Amino acid sequence: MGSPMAHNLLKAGVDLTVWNRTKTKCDPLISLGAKYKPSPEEVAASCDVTFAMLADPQSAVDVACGKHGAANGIGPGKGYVDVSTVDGDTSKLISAQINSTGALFLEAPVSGSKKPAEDGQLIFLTAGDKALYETVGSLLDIMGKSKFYLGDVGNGAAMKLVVNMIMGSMMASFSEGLLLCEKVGLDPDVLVKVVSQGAINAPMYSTKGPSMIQSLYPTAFPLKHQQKDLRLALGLAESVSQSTPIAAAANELYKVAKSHGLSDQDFSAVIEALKSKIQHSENQ
Ligand SMILES: NC(=O)C1=CN([C@@H]2O[C@H](COP(=O)(O)OP(=O)(O)OC[C@H]3O[C@@H](n4cnc5c(N)ncnc54)[C@H](OP(=O)(O)O)[C@@H]3O)[C@@H](O)[C@H]2O)C=CC1
Ligand SMILES: O=CCCC(=O)O
Repeated sequence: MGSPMAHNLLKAGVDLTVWNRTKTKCDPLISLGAKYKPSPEEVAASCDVTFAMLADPQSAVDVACGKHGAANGIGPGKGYVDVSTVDGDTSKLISAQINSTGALFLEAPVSGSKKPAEDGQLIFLTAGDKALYETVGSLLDIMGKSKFYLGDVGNGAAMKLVVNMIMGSMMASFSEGLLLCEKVGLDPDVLVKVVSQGAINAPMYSTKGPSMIQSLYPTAFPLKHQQKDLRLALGLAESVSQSTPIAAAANELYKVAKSHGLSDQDFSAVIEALKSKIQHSENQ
């Protein structure tokens, strides 16, 4: 996600400096004109605004607050925008560390996957320092089609987790439908067409359905991240004693899929967890 977002900033003429743990992934951006610094600390020290797009809470904290993390290089007059999907507590921890240096913090997780990231069509769910939201508005507009400002740090993270909780359950339910269709002798390709014309139409069904029917899961949103988001959403629900049995059941399916080596496949590979071969081995 970070690469296509950075690519769009470069294309728009933004003066860009990049860092990634695996440096080779920066090379295409460097060849297009991005500068490179060897640590998050040095990126933050040399830029007015630093964007972070990391895998999960642990990596987001490491890159912001760890040794050679961004907080060591940032300070007054600068801003840190974390666009990773994390939980509110993680975001608050990072915010406190960044704010303690005199810099501003904005959480801005995104809705939309690889293609919207490439097309500059993401949806930003932001919260935190309003002044930074206003400063980076034009950059968010380059990478996205809309942006929401939701108030205090934690609200953007919570909104993102609720959205992805719904999405994870939808995909699990769609998977059940595709397999049931096939089992009763109906053509699942026709199901995809029927669904696409009715009230439950969602772009992800028509985009991912045809490849799911062929047991192909080209990665846009890695399954391990969908399971991470369900896990974090269940924690959010528990924190307010909200019952979420559908999401809890879906989470179990993603865990089964992960245990069968599907972590780096697209999250639509959750359908494999419902196939009888896997179910059989789980029951042994
Ligand atoms: N893919 C999607 O459709 C969407 C993803 N998201 C969210 O965006 C974030 C990134 O997703 P995505 O790009 O798909 O994920 P990837 O797994 O492709 O990328 C994860 C990034 O995090 C880095 N990273 C992982 N662990 C560490 C660590 N310990 N220290 C430093 N860097 C680390 C990776 O570095 P390296 O290259 O070295 O491995 C890589 O740059 C996640 O939070 C995800 O939930 C949000 C919306 C859509
Ligand atoms: O976090 C990933 C979201 C993927 C999407 O919105 O299509």
